Amino acid sequence: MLLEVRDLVIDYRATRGRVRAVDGVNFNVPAGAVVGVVGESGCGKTTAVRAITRVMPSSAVFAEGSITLEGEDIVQMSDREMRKHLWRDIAYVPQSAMNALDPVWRVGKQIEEVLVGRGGMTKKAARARSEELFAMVGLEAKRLRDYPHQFSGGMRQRASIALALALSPKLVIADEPVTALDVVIQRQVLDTFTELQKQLNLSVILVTHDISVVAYVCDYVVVMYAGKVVESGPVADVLDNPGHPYTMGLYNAFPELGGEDRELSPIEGSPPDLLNPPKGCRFRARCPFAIDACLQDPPEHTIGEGHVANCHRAGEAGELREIAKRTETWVGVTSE
Ligand SMILES: Nc1ncnc2c1ncn2[C@@H]1O[C@H](COP(=O)(O)OP(=O)(O)OP(=O)(O)O)[C@@H](O)[C@H]1O
Repeated sequence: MLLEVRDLVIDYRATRGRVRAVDGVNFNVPAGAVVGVVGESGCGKTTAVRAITRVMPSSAVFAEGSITLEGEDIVQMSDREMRKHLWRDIAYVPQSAMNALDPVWRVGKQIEEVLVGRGGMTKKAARARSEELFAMVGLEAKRLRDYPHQFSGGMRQRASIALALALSPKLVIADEPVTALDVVIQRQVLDTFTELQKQLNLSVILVTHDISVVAYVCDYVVVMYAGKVVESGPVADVLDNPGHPYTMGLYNAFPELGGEDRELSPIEGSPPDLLNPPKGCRFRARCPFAIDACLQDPPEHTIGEGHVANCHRAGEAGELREIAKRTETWVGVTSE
């Protein structure tokens, strides 16, 4: 296993109090696999995956757990040790390409800086490598002289992927890499990314709120809700046989990328405030299948090989799935 996240708990010290953004999260990233982390905004996805880079806001506190990269615990590393791994072993593509690229520098210069400063390359070698990286992501070498604002959104995202790949990392963490793009461009960028992933045998963690992106590119999926993992497993099994009503709801809420039209139904309401999360199942208030037992913490239920869901009713998932497909199931549910 390339990366193992175990019982990870991360708090933010906020003026309102301590916000537990990640609450006991577990997942694995096998070498060469693409793992999707999916959930609505505010569910703790970014916090959980940023923790792997240890580049966190100063208010963030690692409260518990471990993140093991090839046997070494990232949480316990000194800043100096951690710096050795960034870019070389782990690279991060942030939510907006504008966060990866500095607007005042030519794009090529920014890539060269990583290659020379972090990778110890000569300027000449860095220039050749930058051209190679641009070719890999489908950009012309002459565009290395451009500034980020001269690029379209899709090109900027390609450039930030090139930047992440500069020092041939083993693991790329891409946070909502295509969210700001229109659907056609989304597919093109995802196709390039997937080709590179296969060609370079990269391990990827892809964060998204859009389960159709997960269906399109991922091998495994981790579904997060209100700081916790509610379901995880191989993508095909989780999407064909979801065991948690939240996964069923997310699937109904997004159109398939390039797939056939089907009726969409949003999950009403929004995730709870993590300053004071509800007891028991955190999805209870928005769940059409909630029962009294849901006031207690949900048990882990095995649905298939490597596929688990944390839900009191996961044993009845087969019947619930059929009911969940009807749009009226999701209307007027919110109870809090
Ligand atoms: N710097 C911070 N200080 C305090 N609270 C924070 C901070 N960053 C995030 N949070 C809180 O932590 C929780 C999880 O946020 P996080 O950004 O990890 O979620 P997310 O699922 O990635 O959402 P998004 O897609 O909007 O980034 C939220 O309740 C958020 O308000």
